[in-house]
Amino acid sequence: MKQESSYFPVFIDLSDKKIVVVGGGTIACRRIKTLLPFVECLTVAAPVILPELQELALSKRICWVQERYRREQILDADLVLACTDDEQINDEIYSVCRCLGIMVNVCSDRRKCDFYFPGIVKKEDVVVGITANGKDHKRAKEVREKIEDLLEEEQKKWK
Ligand SMILES: C[C@@]1(CC(=O)O)c2cc3[nH]c(cc4nc(cc5[nH]c(cc(n2)[C@H]1CCC(=O)O)[C@@](C)(CC(=O)O)[C@@H]5CCC(=O)O)C(CC(=O)O)=C4CCC(=O)O)c(CCC(=O)O)c3CC(=O)O
Ligand SMILES: NC(=O)C1=CN([C@@H]2O[C@H](COP(=O)(O)OP(=O)(O)OC[C@H]3O[C@@H](n4cnc5c(N)ncnc54)[C@H](O)[C@@H]3O)[C@@H](O)[C@H]2O)C=CC1
Repeated sequence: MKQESSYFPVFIDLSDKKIVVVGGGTIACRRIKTLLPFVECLTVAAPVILPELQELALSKRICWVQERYRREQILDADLVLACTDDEQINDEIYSVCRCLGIMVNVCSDRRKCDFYFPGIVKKEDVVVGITANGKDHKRAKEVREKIEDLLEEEQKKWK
């Protein structure tokens, strides 16, 4: 982040974008589950992934590249999430993406995020994305939970 201004929310068509998530642990899994309703296809590159992700790979909801990070995995990506627990690897992914103009989010370092991963509430066609501008993920979560309840009530009036 270069200045103190807030990040602007955009709603992007991800259906034909190539998204690569490097790493298949807790953070990757949470973010993949958030992304799935919005994407056709998503690639996960990691030697080991959580059982929940293995199931998604078996049902072909995600494509699992079962190997450690290599730059070839991300060269043609539109969007990359660096979610490994190896900070050096996450940094390397960040550098490659910046070099190639690929939008990147590094989960271990808020300074290395072209975009923050938002909390999301989706009820039918209404989608709300929440950020605390990279400063407070706990507050983002609290607000997401409140909006979730609010929209659930609203939704009852939509029928
Ligand atoms: C800045 C940001 C950058 C980015 O995009 O990666 C970032 C960074 C970091 N988060 C960390 C930790 C955790 N983050 C969560 C959860 C969420 N984190 C999310 C977003 C963001 N996290 C980005 C913007 C934040 C903003 O808007 O201000 C959400 C909104 C979206 C999502 O990740 O799905 C989601 C809640 C949404 C929801 O529930 O809907 C939990 C789990 C929990 O809270 O239950 C933990 C473990 C806490 C624990 O277990 O103690 C750490 C490690 C250091 C630390 O622990 O502080 C860093 C690194 C750092 O801060 O440098
Ligand atoms: N932004 C956020 O919300 C949060 C970020 N963090 C940060 O995120 C990192 C990851 O956290 P978790 O998902 O909980 O870790 P985890 O240990 O559950 O998962 C790490 C994953 O990275 C993979 N991995 C390791 N080296 C790799 C390589 N060279 N190539 C490909 N994949 C590789 C592993 O196979 C595993 O799937 C933490 O180290 C921490 O810095 C932690 C909590 C929340």
